[in-house]
Amino acid sequence: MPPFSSFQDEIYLHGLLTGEAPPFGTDPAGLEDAARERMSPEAYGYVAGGAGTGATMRANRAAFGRRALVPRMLRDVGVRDLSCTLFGTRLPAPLLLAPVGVMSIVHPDAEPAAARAAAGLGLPTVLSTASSTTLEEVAEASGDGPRWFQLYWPKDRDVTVSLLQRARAAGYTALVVTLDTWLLGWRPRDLDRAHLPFLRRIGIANYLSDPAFLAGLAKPVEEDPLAAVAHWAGMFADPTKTWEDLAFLREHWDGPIVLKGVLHPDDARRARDAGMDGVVVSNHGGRQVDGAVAALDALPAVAGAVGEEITVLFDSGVRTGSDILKALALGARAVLVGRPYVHGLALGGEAGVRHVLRCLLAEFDLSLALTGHTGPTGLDPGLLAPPLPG
Ligand SMILES: Cc1cc2nc3c(=O)[nH]c(=O)nc-3n(C[C@H](O)[C@H](O)[C@H](O)COP(=O)(O)O)c2cc1C
Ligand SMILES: O=C(O)C(=O)c1ccccc1
Repeated sequence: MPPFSSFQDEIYLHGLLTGEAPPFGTDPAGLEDAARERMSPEAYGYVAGGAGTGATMRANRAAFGRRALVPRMLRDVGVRDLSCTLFGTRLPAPLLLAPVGVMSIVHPDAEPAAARAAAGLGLPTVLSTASSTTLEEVAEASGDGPRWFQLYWPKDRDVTVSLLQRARAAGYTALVVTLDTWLLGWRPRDLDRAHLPFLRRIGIANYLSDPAFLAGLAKPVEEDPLAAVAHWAGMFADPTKTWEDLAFLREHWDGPIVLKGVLHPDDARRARDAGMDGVVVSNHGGRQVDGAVAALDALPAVAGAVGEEITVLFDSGVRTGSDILKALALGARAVLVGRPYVHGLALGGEAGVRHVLRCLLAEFDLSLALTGHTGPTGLDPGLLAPPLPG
């Protein structure tokens, strides 16, 4: 397992000793600005965009801003161990790549590059159903690296079962089922540019390579590509699903199942009661419901309700190592990041993603040490000052 406590040395001391700056910037906002210049306006709009007025996206960041760490002194933090265990697997740090579809719009190396960067650090990739490359190609790119599969649960049972079988066969161990995107949110940036990548067949590679999906087409894709997209749009998701339907997934997936997009403690209890193994407290990075609660504000109640029984993960708004610390202190066992690594991908492919992940880990390591902690386990809200109003 890579010794993550050496990240500080690698990134900062190397630069300070040699006078060489890191290959990319280390400030997340600066990285986003630089990435923006490398992306088409449509791609940047798609990645950066939030639902509606962007209120929830801003709330996600504001919720981190309202919480403050209270460092503790003289606690021997000379040796740190960032590792954690999720579903029986030891991971080098409590950090995962959130599922992000259609990555080829930001860089031709797309999901395989991100998966290689994550695997090189031993961090799990959560691959989106809507990836621009097939799940088998991404599995190959991640080699021995841990990988989970995110399911956009299709209407069609045969396609669902086929995707699950393929994911299992390709070595994905956990299933992340996204519950907050049966319908795509109201996203003015995409609407105004009439830009949705999947309508240009980007992000549907897993369907176009799926025998059960192809069996539902009247004509081969090459003969009628628009019909293939229309068929995809019609079966992509099923907003009639209810808690009872989860039994179907439990039956067809024998590994851990995690529900992504849970924000209410009662929904977390229902997940537990349905035999699910975990939840991701998430509002999809503010991309779905404008005005939805900030994910960080929803975390303590969910962790309080089920955190002892199932695994509580978190995403939406994590930008720095100290953000990771705050989410763990509020009850998350690990966090996922979305947009930050997409910015890295846009800037430098695999190397850019690796850079972003290493910066997050280095700053997380420093934040742990400087607040008086040697690892991610056992952190609690005592690490935080009472939340500031507003
Ligand atoms: C461009 C983009 C595409 C996304 N695609 C998916 C997806 O295919 N499946 C999914 O469950 N979540 C998807 N998400 C949501 C992320 O998994 C994650 O919840 C979100 O990005 C976290 O917020 P953050 O970007 O502030 O870190 C996407 C997010 C972005 C920015
Ligand atoms: O854009 C998204 O947030 C997202 O989750 C998605 C949905 C469908 C296809 C690709 C990405």
